[in-house]
Amino acid sequence: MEFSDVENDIAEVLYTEQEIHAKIAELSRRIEVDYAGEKVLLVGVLRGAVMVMADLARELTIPIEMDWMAVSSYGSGTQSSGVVRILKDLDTDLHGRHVLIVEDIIDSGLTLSWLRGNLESRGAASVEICALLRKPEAAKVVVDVKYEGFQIPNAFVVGYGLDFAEQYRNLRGIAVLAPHVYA
Ligand SMILES: O=P(O)(O)OC[C@H]1O[C@H](OP(=O)(O)OP(=O)(O)O)[C@H](O)[C@@H]1O
Ligand SMILES: Nc1nc2[nH]cnc2c(=O)[nH]1
Ligand SMILES: [Mg+2]
Repeated sequence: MEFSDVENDIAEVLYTEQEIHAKIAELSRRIEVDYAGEKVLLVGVLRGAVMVMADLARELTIPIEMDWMAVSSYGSGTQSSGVVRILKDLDTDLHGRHVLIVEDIIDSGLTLSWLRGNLESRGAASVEICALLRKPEAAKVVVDVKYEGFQIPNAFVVGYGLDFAEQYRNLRGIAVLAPHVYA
């Protein structure tokens, strides 16, 4: 899908595919230094983080493992319910592991603050967060993010894994959705 196919639904393109890949390369270089000599476990948060995970994992030049969790607090709407549900748990024992949670976006922060606590309680040696996007103005809880891509305004965005009612995840860039789509 190209942006031209959904042009009417898009208010503004925030980041192109090239800008996203440059940012992921930048974050990868920092992660490689910080985890040198360790085998980090990347934990991707389904479904939004699929694209970030795929690109980050392939950009990294250190040994990694990948596992996935599915949690949801949004349903099909644009407001977090605040209630985080585990839809699919990890298959990996976290005891003594260095865990790096990979996320597409931190909005209210409710998903990640809950998830970090949950993973820490499983005996991980460390739990850090890599999130491509963060909306500082939308924060309901403060989340300490070690690897942050871009800070964005408080608008609903889609693309590069991010959906609205399961649409637009396959856009290559990240865009602000026009209000008429969800009005
Ligand atoms: O900081 P928060 O306000 O908690 O919002 C961030 C979360 O919301 C979205 O996931 P969602 O629950 O919509 O599911 P999805 O990843 O399957 O799209 C997004 O992918 C983050 O995981
Ligand atoms: N698609 C999408 N999902 C979100 N989940 C939390 N914030 C957002 C957002 O801005 N866009
Ligand atoms: Mg998500």
